Amino acid sequence: MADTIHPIHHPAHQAAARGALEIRGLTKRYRVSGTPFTALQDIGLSVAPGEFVSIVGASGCGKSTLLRLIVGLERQFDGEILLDGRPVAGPGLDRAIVFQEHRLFPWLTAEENVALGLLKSHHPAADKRRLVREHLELVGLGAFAKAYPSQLSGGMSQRVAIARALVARPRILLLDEPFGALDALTRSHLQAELLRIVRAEGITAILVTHDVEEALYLGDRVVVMHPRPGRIAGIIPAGRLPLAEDGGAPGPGFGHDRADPAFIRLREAVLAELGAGHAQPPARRAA
Ligand SMILES: Nc1ncnc2c1ncn2[C@@H]1O[C@H](COP(=O)(O)OP(=O)(O)OP(=O)(O)O)[C@@H](O)[C@H]1O
Repeated sequence: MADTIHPIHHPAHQAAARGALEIRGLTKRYRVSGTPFTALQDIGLSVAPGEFVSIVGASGCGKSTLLRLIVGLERQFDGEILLDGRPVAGPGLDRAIVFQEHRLFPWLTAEENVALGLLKSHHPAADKRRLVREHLELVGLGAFAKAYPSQLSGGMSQRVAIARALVARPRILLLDEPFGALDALTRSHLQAELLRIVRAEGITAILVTHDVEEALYLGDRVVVMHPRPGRIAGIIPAGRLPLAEDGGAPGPGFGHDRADPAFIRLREAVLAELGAGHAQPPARRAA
C-alpha cells in the first residue's frame, strides 16, 4: 500500500457530524421452527465519529446479526439504531460492510469492482473515475486496476473489497472478520493499513473479530458479548494503550503495541470476560 496516505478530496465530505452511531434498547428475535429465539437482547452502544470499536464474543452471540442490523440488511427489530441522529431504515451509501470473503465479481476487473461502490452515487463520471483510481492507490493496488480477481492473491482481493467499501465514503465502515481468511503476515499488514486509512479519512469503524489481539491492536474500545441471548457483557477501553512503533516513528494510524505489558493485561481482561460467558452454572451437590 502507499507509504504515505493523504486524505482524498471526496465530494461526500461536506457533512459536519459524521459517523456517530447510537444504538438503544436493540433487541432482535428470530423464529426458528416456529419458536421465538432472541439473538440480541437490549443492546446499547454509542460510537463517536472516527472511533474504532472492536466486538468479540463466542460463536452465535449475535455479532454478525448486529452488523447486519446496522448496515440495514435486517429491518425488523425492537429499539433504535441512529446514525448521525437519523434512524437506519435499510441499506444506504452512508454505511459499508466488508466480509471475511472478498465477494468480488470474478468477471469484473479490480477497478470495475471498486466502481460498483459508486453505482448509486450521483457524482459526475469523471469524479467517479478519479475516486476509483485514488481508492485503488489508497490500498496499494494502483498497478492492478485492470486485473481480475483470479489474478490477485487473497490479501489483494480483500484490499479491493476495502477500496470498494470506502469509495462512496461511508460514515461508518463495518468489518465482519475481514482478515479471518488471510495468512498471519498479510493479516498484520492489512490491520495496520486499514487503521491508517480510517484514521486519515476520519471514518468510524466497527470490527467483529474472533482474534482478541486484533481487537485490542485496532480498537479504541473492545465490546465483549455473551451468548444466549446475545448481549453486551462489558466494554474495555483500549484507547490509552501505547502505540506500536513503525521504523521508530510512532504516530496516528499505528495500532497498539502488542508487546506492551498494559496490552497484555487488557488481553487477559478481555479473555476473562469472554470466559465468563462460557462459565457453566455450578453443579448441584448431591443431597
Ligand atoms: N436468519 C436467521 N434466522 C434464524 N436465526 C438466525 C438467523 N441469523 C442468525 N440467527 C441466529 O442468531 C444467532 C446469532 O447469529 P450470528 O451469526 O449473529 O452470531 P455470531 O456471533 O456472528 O457467530 P459467529 O461468530 O459464529 O459468526 C445464532 O444463534 C444464529 O443461529
